[in-house]
Amino acid sequence: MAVAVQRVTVLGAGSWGTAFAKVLADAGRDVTVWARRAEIAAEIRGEHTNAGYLPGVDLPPRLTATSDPAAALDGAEAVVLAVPSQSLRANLTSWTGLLPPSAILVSLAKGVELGTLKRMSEVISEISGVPDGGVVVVSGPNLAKEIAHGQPAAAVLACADHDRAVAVQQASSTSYFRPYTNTDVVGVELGGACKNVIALSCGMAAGMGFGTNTMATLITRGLAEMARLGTKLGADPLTFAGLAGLGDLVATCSSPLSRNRSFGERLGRGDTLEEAQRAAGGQVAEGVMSCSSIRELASSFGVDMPITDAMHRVCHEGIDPRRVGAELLGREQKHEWS
Ligand SMILES: NC(=O)C1=CN([C@@H]2O[C@H](COP(=O)(O)OP(=O)(O)OC[C@H]3O[C@@H](n4cnc5c(N)ncnc54)[C@H](OP(=O)(O)O)[C@@H]3O)[C@@H](O)[C@H]2O)C=CC1
Ligand SMILES: O=C(CO)COP(=O)(O)O
Repeated sequence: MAVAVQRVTVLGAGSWGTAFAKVLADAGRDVTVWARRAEIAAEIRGEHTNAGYLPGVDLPPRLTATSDPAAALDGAEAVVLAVPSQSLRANLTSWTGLLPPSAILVSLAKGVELGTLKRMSEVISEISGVPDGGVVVVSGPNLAKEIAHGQPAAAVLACADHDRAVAVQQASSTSYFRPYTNTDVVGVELGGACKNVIALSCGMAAGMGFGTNTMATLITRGLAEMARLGTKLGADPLTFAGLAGLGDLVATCSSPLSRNRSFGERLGRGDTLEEAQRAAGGQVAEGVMSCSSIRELASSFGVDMPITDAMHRVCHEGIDPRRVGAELLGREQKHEWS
């Protein structure tokens, strides 16, 4: 039976960490956010805003914040990890001694670690000792700003231990946020990581002036390549037709709120990687790193992911987006599902 979760700590006070903390508080939970910068913690506590990340959003007064991880984690029944993927290992390592042993660990991060090629829940399991599959993974079409404004959305909470997913489902259900459970951790996590790379490609296409047919082609072929990788790694193919696959692809690839799409759009308009990074203002576009780790993961399993490969070539080999676009179209002709 699922345990009732009342006291939740969110580690990370960026866009999604803060918006998800608001969801939990709106669902009646006692929520403490850890912010890396003391001034952000003070703003959340005192002004009930986090204007740098979520301008125009009023946070519930019951949501509090601190920059002291020990204070944030004291008594937590669930701990939500809301830092960028490539920083998760270092951050979590610094918090391990502070994690309450029975707390449910929840991951918001959408990425694959460079070097180890591990999914985020695998990194969390390795460091925390929670068995593989025991971390609850949150994914789906969840643009933080829309959710922070109370616009309706759904998500998937994936965990091999169904009771843990239900506990987080109960703690995060509100009138505007509808979480579903799933046991396919591999599929849900890979969907979230891979769609960021496809969103980069859609942004790039938009930046080059291409329209809806091009977007739809990239979304659909992106779905095909993420499903190819996922099923090879043991995921349920149906997961990719759900919120963590198609749902998140549609949201991220089509919204100007997406950091990945915006990043790609700048590259498509001719900005350099450094210019696009500056314009992102320190916020994370996970696909820029994950295109390399996912490409390597796919290659180690003999899976063909041409769009991901193209994004790696643009972001890390300096190849012109027009050239990779032409190369994608000029590939050997094949059957749609081969
Ligand atoms: N934003 C969204 O709409 C959604 C995001 N996600 C995923 O959630 C995860 C977190 O995203 P999000 O909250 O949006 O990210 P942001 O870039 O908005 O915020 C990152 C947060 O992590 C903190 N942080 C701690 N250590 C580091 C570090 N080493 N490098 C950078 N930041 C650090 C930042 O602190 P500081 O402020 O001091 O930099 C900030 O509080 C990502 O994996 C993302 O893909 C998933 C769904 C929706
Ligand atoms: O994951 C997201 C929406 O579900 C957010 O996408 P971006 O990181 O591209 O903003």
